[in-house]
Amino acid sequence: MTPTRTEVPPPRGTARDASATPVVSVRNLWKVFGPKAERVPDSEELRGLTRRELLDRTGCTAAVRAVDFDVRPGEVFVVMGLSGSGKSTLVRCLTRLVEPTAGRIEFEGEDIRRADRARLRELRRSKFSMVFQHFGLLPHRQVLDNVAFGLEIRGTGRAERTRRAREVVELVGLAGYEHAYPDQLSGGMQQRVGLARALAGDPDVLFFDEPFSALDPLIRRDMQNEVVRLHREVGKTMVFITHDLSEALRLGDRILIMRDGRTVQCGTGDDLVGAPADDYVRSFVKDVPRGDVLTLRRIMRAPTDDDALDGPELGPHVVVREATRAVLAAEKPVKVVENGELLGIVGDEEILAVVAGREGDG
Ligand SMILES: Nc1ncnc2c1ncn2[C@@H]1O[C@H](COP(=O)(O)OP(=O)(O)OP(=O)(O)O)[C@@H](O)[C@H]1O
Repeated sequence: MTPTRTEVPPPRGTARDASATPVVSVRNLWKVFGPKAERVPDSEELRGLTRRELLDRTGCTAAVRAVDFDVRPGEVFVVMGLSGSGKSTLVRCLTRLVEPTAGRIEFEGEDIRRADRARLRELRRSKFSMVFQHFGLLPHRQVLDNVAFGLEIRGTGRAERTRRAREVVELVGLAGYEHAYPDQLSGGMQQRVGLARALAGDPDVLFFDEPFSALDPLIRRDMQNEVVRLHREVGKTMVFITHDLSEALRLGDRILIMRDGRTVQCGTGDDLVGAPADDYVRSFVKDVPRGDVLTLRRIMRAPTDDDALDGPELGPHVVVREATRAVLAAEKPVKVVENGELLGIVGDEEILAVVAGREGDG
């Protein structure tokens, strides 16, 4: 897949508190499908094979290989990769919809791999929610009852679950459709019901498995904006799978890029575009409009004795596109300042280098 050139809004990757206890923490996670799968992560020799070699030698497919990452509280964490790269398997391991072969997964400090069935059921009912590509709505239930379904399973009384369902139906913009049936709604509206259902139980983490892939591009854009808005309003931690780079950049505070089961790079849009880890990532991001993603932190330089230091100030996470007017209009270089500390300066040269696609040269 070649990513198409799309207009990308400013990345959402303002630094969340990296020192906060992660909501989800994953270390050396493996998922191997096939006979005697456990021997693969245990064997140095097998670990070193490519996926193809491993399949030929052992009949096993290593869907997820030695993956590490943390999801920080309140962030939108995107897992991105082409078809077959292992993203669905990875995210399903987090809630143990797929049993991991090896590695450690903690949820709010709890070792998920040790959770028994009762505990897993409890976590899935009260802490995790999933939004799937194919909505998963119950056709014979009206919107309100679909949204309230999880609460019903949890044993919430009728009055309370109806109150809560109405609240989230309104939150996702479906007020007036409470009594419609799924087949009376468009795809985008059905996915709003899916979102409302996921939010109804007030989970700690929402997992999205390519939720908008089946929607046409305009509706898809609408739904992405909806997720951004909801995230701003409810501030939930979200783990979002996609194979679409512009979707990843639009939604993700940080993005983990997978290839053949492994992590290629994990970082903000600014990291991926400004410092791609390898040629694979470089080719992935080559058509992204750089000014929409790169931040002042990426393009700033150290001041010299000749630079005036009484220009206007901007924060390091401001994207170039948003800063362009201010920088070009200022008589003096813009100071990049965080918590009162001068990090660097940005002048016309640095901005124009981004516009010309040659920042970082020389
Ligand atoms: N149940 C299974 N048994 C055997 N192999 C599997 C199974 N599930 C997934 N795989 C293999 O694991 C690899 C990763 O699949 P996965 O579905 O996680 O990738 P993906 O990136 O989510 O792809 P897609 O976007 O197409 O869903 C693929 O090679 C797939 O064929």
